[in-house]
Amino acid sequence: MGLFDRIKKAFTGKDDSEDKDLEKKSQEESEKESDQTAEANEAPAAENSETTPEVKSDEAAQSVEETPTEEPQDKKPATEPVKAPVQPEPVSKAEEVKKAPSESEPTETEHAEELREKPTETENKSEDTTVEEVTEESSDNSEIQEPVETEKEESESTETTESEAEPEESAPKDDVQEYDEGLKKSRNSFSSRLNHFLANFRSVDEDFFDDLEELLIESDVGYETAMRISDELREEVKLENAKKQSDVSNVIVKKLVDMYGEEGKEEDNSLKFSDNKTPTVFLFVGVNGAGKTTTVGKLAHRYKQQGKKVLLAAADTFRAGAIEQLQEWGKRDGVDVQASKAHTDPASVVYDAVKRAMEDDYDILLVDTAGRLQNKEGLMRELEKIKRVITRELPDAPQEVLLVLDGSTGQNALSQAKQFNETTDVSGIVLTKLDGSSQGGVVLAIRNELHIPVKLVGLGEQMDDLRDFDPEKFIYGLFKDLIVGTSNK
Ligand SMILES: Nc1nc2c(ncn2[C@@H]2O[C@H](COP(=O)(O)OP(=O)(O)OP(=O)(O)O)[C@@H](O)[C@H]2O)c(=O)[nH]1
Repeated sequence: MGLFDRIKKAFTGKDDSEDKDLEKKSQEESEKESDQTAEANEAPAAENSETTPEVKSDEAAQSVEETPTEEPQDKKPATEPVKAPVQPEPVSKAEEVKKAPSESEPTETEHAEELREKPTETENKSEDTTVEEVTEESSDNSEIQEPVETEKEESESTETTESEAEPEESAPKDDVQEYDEGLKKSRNSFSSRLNHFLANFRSVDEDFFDDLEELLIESDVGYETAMRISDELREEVKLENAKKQSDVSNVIVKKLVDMYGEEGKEEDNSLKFSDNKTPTVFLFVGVNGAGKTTTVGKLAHRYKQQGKKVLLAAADTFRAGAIEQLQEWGKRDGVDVQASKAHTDPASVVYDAVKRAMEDDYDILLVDTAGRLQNKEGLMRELEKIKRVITRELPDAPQEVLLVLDGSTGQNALSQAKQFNETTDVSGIVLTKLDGSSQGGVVLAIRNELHIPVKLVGLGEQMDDLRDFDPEKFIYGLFKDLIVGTSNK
């Protein structure tokens, strides 16, 4: 199962194929229902001829023929004998829909299980969507109006069950909500571009693919990714026989998400730690203002909370105020900071910090470096020197060289990553400022084109606004509306 279907299943309890099966099943059941209704109507009408005036039975029978599924609800007094045999059907189907997610859970990944537990709101929305989708279908074909009623009943039934579980909504924000809120701008930006693009959709021709490539590039998914998507779509669109806007949209998003899932199969997004008693060292690199110092501060807070002994090294001796900024974070987090005077050789600060970390049994040393422009060779060499100093003292360190990128810069972040990666062995990426940014699509380009794992994401300026990167939650946050089709933006 591709990432698209996994995410869809995790949040709605069903994937695309199941959606189609469910629609088909729903249609069949509704047809069966109307048969049963008609049969049942004939018998009780005759039995109850004493209590039910003849004219009414006729009306009911006639009405069943015309609008079978509305009959049980709208004509309750006259159709009571009719309704009895029909009633169990929608109830059991509603249960089936409700049960679907939990039945699938044992086969889901741990992530998906976690994800499933999350937003009850989302589930509601996704059920609503099923109604919308079916409604849309039914407007094309009057024969499939019946499922609309059935789905509505399911939806109502689901809402009732979930409103009973309402206390969950007042629980503290979880990761899914954080990603959801943090990526709202990116999501809305991509959705509105795609919707605008599809609004002008007439047919899948060369102009369509040109425009699509432009749209994807503007959405920061990267040039190569845009070209690949466009090429593969030529085939997919034909195969899937996409005629309607919704089909085309679905194929585009499915392709983007599945390609992202496929490219990340070998990717390890977790941070690496020392596997012996020596301190773990993380080295932070990146251009000015990307968020290095802030990320160091946030991470120090996390590890301090976990009971670890944390040391920070103020190796940004270049920018005025950088040492003080780190010392401020040290105070806030209650952790020690190794610092020297401004303009001291940063490598000597790092040397002192490594010695201290080893001698005083620190668990973690986080090294903040000066912002350097990736095209300035001198600064790059300085970074190499810092790395050498660390490795000479601790051969397994640094366990991570984390490139901090300002996620709100989109394509620029991608080109920085490319250049840094050429000169430094970057082991992972920290993508900051994704809150309030509309450039989340760059995550796709980073994976598809660079294959450097994103390990952390910054979703705000506060201590707690740093998350381990979770690709599935991220992709859900980025494409939620287009994957599960909710109207929640
Ligand atoms: N909204 C938001 N702001 C962030 C995030 N991370 C960092 N910032 C802000 O970005 C600005 C720059 O952050 P710094 O940590 O000083 O950046 P730096 O890379 O250390 O910069 P130099 O020291 O100049 O190299 C600060 O105002 C931070 O508060 C984030 O995830 N979200």
